[in-house]
Amino acid sequence: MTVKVGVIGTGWIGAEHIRRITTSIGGAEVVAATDIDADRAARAVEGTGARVLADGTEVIAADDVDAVVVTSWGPAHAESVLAAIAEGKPVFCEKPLATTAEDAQRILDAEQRHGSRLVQVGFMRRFDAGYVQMKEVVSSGGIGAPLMAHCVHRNPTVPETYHSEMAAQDTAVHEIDVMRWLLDDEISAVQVITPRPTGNRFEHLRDPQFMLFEMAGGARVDLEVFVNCRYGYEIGCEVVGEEGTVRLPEIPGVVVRNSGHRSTPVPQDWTTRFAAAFDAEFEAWVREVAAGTPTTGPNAWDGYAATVVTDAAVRSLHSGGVVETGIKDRPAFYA
Ligand SMILES: NC(=O)c1ccc[n+]([C@@H]2O[C@H](COP(=O)([O-])OP(=O)(O)OC[C@H]3O[C@@H](n4cnc5c(N)ncnc54)[C@H](O)[C@@H]3O)[C@@H](O)[C@H]2O)c1
Ligand SMILES: O[C@H]1[C@H](O)[C@@H](O)[C@H](O)[C@@H](O)[C@H]1O
Repeated sequence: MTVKVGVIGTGWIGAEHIRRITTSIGGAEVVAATDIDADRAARAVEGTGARVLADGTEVIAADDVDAVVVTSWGPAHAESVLAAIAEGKPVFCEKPLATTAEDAQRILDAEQRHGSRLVQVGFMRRFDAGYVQMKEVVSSGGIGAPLMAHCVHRNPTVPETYHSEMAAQDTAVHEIDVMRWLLDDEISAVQVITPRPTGNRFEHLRDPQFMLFEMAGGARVDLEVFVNCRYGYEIGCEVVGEEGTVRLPEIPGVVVRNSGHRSTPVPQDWTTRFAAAFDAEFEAWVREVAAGTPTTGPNAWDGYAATVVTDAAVRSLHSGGVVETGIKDRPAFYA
């Protein structure tokens, strides 16, 4: 079966995923797309045979759309995901699933009322070869009980529309998910600390930010979010256990020797750094949708759990204090 996909939001990553589905992976085709900028949608589907529809409601309701991809702005995600669930269609939603815990809770409630899992969240790092190897080491007891983790998340620059709360909601949300997954534990408290801001930022933005997370089991995680670091897109992660440590590998790249220097390139954005992970993520999603419903990828509970933490991080950004996430127990539906 070829899975027929409708895409809502055809900006940077929406267009990337349309290209990915059309040319990089098998088993799916894009048949419809929409964007509040209709010209952008038309450009994104050019040459694919897909049609442009007026809005997300039309895409979700279209008879020939088997499954929905949501790649609009974060605050618009929940509405589209809820509409897809109401239509009983599988939905892949880019992170974040929602920008408030209330919206994420509405999605959990709707999916449980529907009675089977329909939602996958775009936490593509779970499909990155380096993170997968780290997970195998931690889960097999290769470093003993995890005690601490050190993470770095750097972007060269961000647009003026990126605001201080997005450091948690849009950027740190990746580490929040990946640490829950690597350590197999929930995050119980968070604190955001703001060093002297870089001069290389738009005035309204607090950048960089340090985030400290406490896992329910007592392990601690520190994260540097620095989205105007200038030099490149860099992701670092090391987990320290009682018997050893495990760290993300360096990204392979040619070694250049010239002018008295030896150097290797640094990726400039997520498209190159995580290209293989995005392909693996979509291959798995399409395979599972074709077979029934998505069951093994990051689900609505993972989206909810991450949103509860980003909500707490936003409160801490404003207060400077330690904020409890207040995460509730995972429903059996998501066991
Ligand atoms: N997994 C990753 O690493 C990754 C990478 C980039 C972006 N993202 C996520 O993907 C989402 C989009 O990011 P982007 O960089 O492509 O942003 P973008 O601004 O380039 O694109 C978003 C698009 O959505 C459209 N849009 C907004 N609301 C809409 C609505 N209600 N209906 C239809 N279209 C709507 C906008 O017009 C825009 O074209 C964000 O949530 C972002 O966090 C994830
Ligand atoms: O939407 C993007 C994307 O998720 C990137 O992976 C992350 O590094 C950026 O900070 C974020 O703005």
